[in-house]
Amino acid sequence: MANLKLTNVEKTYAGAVNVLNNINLDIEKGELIVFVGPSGCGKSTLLRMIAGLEKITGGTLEIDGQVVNDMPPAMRGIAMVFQSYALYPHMTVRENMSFALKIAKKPQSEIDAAVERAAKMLQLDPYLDRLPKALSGGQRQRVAIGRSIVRDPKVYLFDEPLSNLDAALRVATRIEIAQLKEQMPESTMIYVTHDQVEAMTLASRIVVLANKGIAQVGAPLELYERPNSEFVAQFIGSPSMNLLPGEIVGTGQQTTVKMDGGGVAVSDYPTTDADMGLKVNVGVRPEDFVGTSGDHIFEGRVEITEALGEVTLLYFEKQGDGHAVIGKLPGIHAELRGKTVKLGASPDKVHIFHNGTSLLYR
Ligand SMILES: Nc1ncnc2c1ncn2[C@@H]1O[C@H](COP(=O)(O)OP(=O)(O)OP(=O)(O)O)[C@@H](O)[C@H]1O
Repeated sequence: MANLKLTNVEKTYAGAVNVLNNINLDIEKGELIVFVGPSGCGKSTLLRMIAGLEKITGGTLEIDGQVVNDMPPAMRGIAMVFQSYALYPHMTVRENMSFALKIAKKPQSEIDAAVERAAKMLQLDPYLDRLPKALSGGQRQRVAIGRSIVRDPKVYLFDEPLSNLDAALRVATRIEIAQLKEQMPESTMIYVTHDQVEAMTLASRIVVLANKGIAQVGAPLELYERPNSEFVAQFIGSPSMNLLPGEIVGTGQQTTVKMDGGGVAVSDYPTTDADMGLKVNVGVRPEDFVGTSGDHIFEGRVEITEALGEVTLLYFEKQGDGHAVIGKLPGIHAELRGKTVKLGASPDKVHIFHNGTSLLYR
């Protein structure tokens, strides 16, 4: 049985501002689900509806088989961790972590055991008697997580918990969250982030939200390797997948596309005779281009190179139609600037879209 089940969930804010429709999603016990999507697509709204902080205006939300639409937040067995830690400044770490259990009038021995256990998991034991002001940002965020762990919730909700941390601390805390999840295999977590790496590394499944609904749900590599639309293809992965126009000239188990402005692309996406002549967009990720002296998807001049250290980004102007294309090569390649090169890609890395939809998902 799904731990969390959303059926046709909808949100219309006061004033008839409709932001989410037809949200259907089953979340199994123990999953770590990540919501991603462009700014304003409704990620926080969806999380807040699950928490009970925002009214669900249509459809149903079930937790462990029970409809909870009208259940108050405190009764839902859900804990939410926000980007601002909201710790009580005058209370020690131990008092902050104990607070909810004290309010719930749990026996002191039970509170102590829960706090010790959470502190150990989060490596907070040395700091239990400190005040929040004597902790780093990452440690404070761990206390905020600790406060939810002691309550032993059915579901953890994280709303961009790392966005206030600097880059190095983000990485360290992300790894801690991954380790924490491993220690709590039964706990269900839902996590909202803008950060691609967090989504790719933490998620058991990613939910991509766009246009008031779910664009695609899948394991991180599934979305990366088999995006169902141009939108998801360009949203997952950085820099975005290149989309180049062409026309199908060969069908079958493999598909051949004659590229506008010259060149040819061969894809493992299967097509039928009916697809001959179809105008399509060929999608290739920057990291999937390879130099070639034979058949090539395009020929272009390297206008700019950007050395990022471990990789170099190459900005091409494509011959024939002047289309901008981005490539990504391991290592440092300033010498390629101004050169004209031919690039191809292995057929399993060549995606094909028609009217915005992947040919694999029509
Ligand atoms: N109380 C409200 N009343 C009316 N509209 C609202 C309210 N809260 C949010 N919205 C609107 O709902 C939409 C979704 O907002 P939400 O904060 O859920 O998006 P988000 O995906 O979390 O955005 P971001 O990535 O920028 O944090 C936005 O267009 C926002 O303006």
